Amino acid sequence: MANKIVEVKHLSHRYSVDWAIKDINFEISTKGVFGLLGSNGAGKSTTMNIICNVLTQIEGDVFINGVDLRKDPITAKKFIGFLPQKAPLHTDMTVDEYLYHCADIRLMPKSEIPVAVERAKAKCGIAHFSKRVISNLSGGYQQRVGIAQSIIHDPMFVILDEPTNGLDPNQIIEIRRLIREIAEERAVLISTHILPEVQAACDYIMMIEHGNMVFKGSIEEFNNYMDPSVLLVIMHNAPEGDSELLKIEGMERVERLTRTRFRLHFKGDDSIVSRVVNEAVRNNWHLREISLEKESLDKVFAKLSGKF
Ligand SMILES: Nc1ncnc2c1ncn2[C@@H]1O[C@H](COP(=O)(O)OP(=O)(O)OP(=O)(O)O)[C@@H](O)[C@H]1O
Repeated sequence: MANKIVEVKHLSHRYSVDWAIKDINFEISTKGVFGLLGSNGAGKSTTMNIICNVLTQIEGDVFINGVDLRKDPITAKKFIGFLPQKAPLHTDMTVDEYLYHCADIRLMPKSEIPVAVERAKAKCGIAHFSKRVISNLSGGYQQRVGIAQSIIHDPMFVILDEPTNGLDPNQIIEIRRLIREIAEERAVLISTHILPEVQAACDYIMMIEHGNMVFKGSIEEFNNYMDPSVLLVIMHNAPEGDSELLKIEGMERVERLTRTRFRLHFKGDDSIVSRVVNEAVRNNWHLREISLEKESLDKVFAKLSGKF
């Protein structure tokens, strides 16, 4: 049977007394984009630094393509590409000079480097900037150079730390597209504290909170937790009591914010919206606004922390 791309077993680490991460377990055995989501201080960097062998764990094991990272880091690291949050660019070099330099550091055989550099540049859409000094490139293109160095040795696993941080909206879309493309041939792990980032860019999510893994699963499973369960409604001629609203199928609780503003808690899917609209028209409640309220990230964290 083929080796798993990454296997993380009972990983724990502490810098001083408190555990920064505790008993983290996951495996990656398919290509695609994996998101490591967590708020600031949750333990993302600690986990990624251990997987990249920048930090040595106190407890647990990491295997890359079946190779024990602690016992044989040189072999294991051949399978990994890494782009830290602050891209390690030499901005006074041209794109070509820099990528040749990175291939050298990766101890690639000299004869393979020209082909590898051309392949990485083509993949990242920077071949036309080969002779350009990196400091003269836009933020988005500098990030492409950073991604190119992470795949120069054609690794099966790439880790990108907050890869769209600091980019403008157009650049973010382009970099997400590039991440998707490079994930067609390998597993890519991106870390972020931005929920829409994982929802837009990832196939699978792993969520860490206070050093514990609180969710592992597909983006569809994760989105189930994000489904709205509250309607914000403004009615200028609302019914006096709650009973008429509670009669609507799916309605669980009525929260009166002001005389005209309501938060309506419901269960089930959002087909309740049309039922509320129909009742409001039928009863002449003067409905002025109706919208679905998404769960806040804090609430989702709390829910998930209780589940796992
Ligand atoms: N070098 C260090 N020395 C002591 N404590 C540390 C060190 N690095 C991280 N920590 C602590 O470990 C915990 C996890 O931090 P970590 O940087 O892994 O979280 P993170 O999810 O990457 O956060 P951020 O998004 O802010 O980078 C935090 O409580 C942090 O304060």
